[in-house]
Amino acid sequence: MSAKIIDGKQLANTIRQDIKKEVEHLQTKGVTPGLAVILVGDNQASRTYVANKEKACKQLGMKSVLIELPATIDEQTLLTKIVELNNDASIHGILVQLPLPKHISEKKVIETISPEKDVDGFHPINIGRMMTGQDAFLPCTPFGILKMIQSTNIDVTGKHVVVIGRSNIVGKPVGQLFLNENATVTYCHSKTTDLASYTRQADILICAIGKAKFVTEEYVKEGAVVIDVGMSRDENGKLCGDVDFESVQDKSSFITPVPGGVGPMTITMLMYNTLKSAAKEI
Ligand SMILES: Nc1nc(=O)c2c([nH]1)NC[C@@H]1CN(c3ccc(C(=O)N[C@@H](CCC(=O)O)C(=O)O)cc3)C=[N+]21
Repeated sequence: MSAKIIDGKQLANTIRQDIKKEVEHLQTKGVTPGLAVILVGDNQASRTYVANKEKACKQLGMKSVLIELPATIDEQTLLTKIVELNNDASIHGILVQLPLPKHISEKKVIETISPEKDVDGFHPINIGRMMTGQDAFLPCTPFGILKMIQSTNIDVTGKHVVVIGRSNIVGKPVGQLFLNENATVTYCHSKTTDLASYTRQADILICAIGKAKFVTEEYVKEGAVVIDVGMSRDENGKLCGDVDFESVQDKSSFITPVPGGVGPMTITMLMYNTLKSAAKEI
């Protein structure tokens, strides 16, 4: 079997058209959704993501504010800046780009962002709301992955979803999200013994490991859906994911590419969350 590619870029564009219409509707009511992005320090990868977010905001008619702070900034100054944005009525979403320099507590930063403006869905209040099935800001990458699966028309109910990776921003919440959709979820990670024995049982395999081309065809069941959350560089410096695309492509039914897969969907769901936050005003 040769896999169908889930084109994240194309799906992102389709969803963005709907978001754009909603933004225009809000504007007729006098509300322009506003997203503030805080970038601490200088890092090329972070810069690319931030530039993509700014571009998406412009494209959708949202206000975007970029706050660049030096890596040497003290924690208190950053927290004060966040509180300022919490109190700024023109800002509906606040994103502090992670990771942060070591002298700054990510926990304190995340917990200072108002849960009502936490468009990343990283605040414990939003995580708790998601876990208990309440209305919440869903974390953008897991949310984007769910949208990608839904775009294939596969019913997730009763399917075995295997997640490799247990980070707070992808692995853990993506499993929870699929559990909420009535999937059976297995978490694997770096300490899992005999990883392939689990991943070969997956109807949907979500790879959020952070190791270039780690997942080869031996890890995949014939006909599985394979989602690649990785963002690495291969031996030639080319952008690649956690999945060895060439090896896995013929065994899976659907597969996501890198680039052009999960990445553009992450940004789109961030836009969606910002819109949702702004829509609460009317
Ligand atoms: N508070 C916070 N929220 C985040 O959402 C967050 C973060 N911190 N820190 C870093 C990660 C990473 N991330 C990406 C988003 C889009 C692409 C993306 O659009 N990638 C493009 C290509 C990028 C390229 O060409 O380099 C693609 O896959 O096609 C990638 C990575 C958001 N993150």
